[in-house]
Amino acid sequence: MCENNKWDSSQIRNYDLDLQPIPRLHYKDPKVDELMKTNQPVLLSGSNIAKPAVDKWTLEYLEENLGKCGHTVYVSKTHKFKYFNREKILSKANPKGVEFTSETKSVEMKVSDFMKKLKEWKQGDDRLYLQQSLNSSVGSAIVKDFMGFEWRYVTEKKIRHGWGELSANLLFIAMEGNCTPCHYDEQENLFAQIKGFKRCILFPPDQFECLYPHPVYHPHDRQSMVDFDEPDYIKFPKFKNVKGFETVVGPGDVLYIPIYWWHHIESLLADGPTVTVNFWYKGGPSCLEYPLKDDQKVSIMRNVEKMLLEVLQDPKEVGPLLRTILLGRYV
Ligand SMILES: CCC[C@@H](CC(=O)O)C(=O)C(=O)O
Ligand SMILES: [Zn+2]
Repeated sequence: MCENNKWDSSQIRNYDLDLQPIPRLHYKDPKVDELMKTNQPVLLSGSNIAKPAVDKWTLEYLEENLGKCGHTVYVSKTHKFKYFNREKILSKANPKGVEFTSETKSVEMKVSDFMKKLKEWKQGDDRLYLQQSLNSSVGSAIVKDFMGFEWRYVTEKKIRHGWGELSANLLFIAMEGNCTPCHYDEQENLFAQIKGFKRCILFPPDQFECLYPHPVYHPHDRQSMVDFDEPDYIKFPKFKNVKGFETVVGPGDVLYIPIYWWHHIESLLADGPTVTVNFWYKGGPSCLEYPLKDDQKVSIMRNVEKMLLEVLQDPKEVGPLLRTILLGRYV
């Protein structure tokens, strides 16, 4: 899968997965709307959606203009940056708390320190991943570039496809080889690649059974329990049957990641740092039309889990109660 010979297959990790290519269309192609309307991923090429950033956001420019205050940087001992929700480490639904140790931690770091550590990084050092909301704390030059994004286009898509409000634009500065393991978000996502290349592996919501998400009460809620580098096929046998899609995004590409679609995203190996800006939109109002869509079923399953955890007060009670409902009656 070598595209325009800007990278080669030695720069992507080899997972034993059944993957088809994500369609790549010119961003004004009417087929884009056909795919978005049915919650299908599509790679938009040739757009000006984040053009000012693609043109100007070198690491030097970002260091100069991102602002002097601290920025959120995740630190990991491995190449994986698995998100966790710290509020769920001790939550109402799980009063006893979960035994939880995360492989990553987040620190506040000045951009200059972050960039210095990137330059001095050597094999064996902790890896870093800057993930910062583009908000009022950034410098005026960045704000000006941001205002120059093609907002007319993205807002037209939001309205046409009934997405909710824009909730955030996050800036990601990753080291080569950094990986965000497989997870889904409850938001629509326009993923604008600014610098470098990222391999994006996506799975539709109907692959839920093959991807074994952590329970809803767990800090790793929405994240797959399967380690793609060393899958445990005993614990997660259906992972062997997972079917997905993939693409590699480069500067100027924008990938539409539909709400509830699983995605595993990694910066190419040996290609230097990458820069991305995403556009997260809340999900729009969805009426229950039958047959229900797969993402609606995921939302329903989440609500059942939350209700049971709330009323049973102990995650260990959920399995036995569901088994009592199911065995001999529904299965
Ligand atoms: C914290 C979010 C990271 C991002 C993936 C990546 O670029 O590493 C992602 O998952 C998303 O945009 O939804
Ligand atoms: Zn995500």
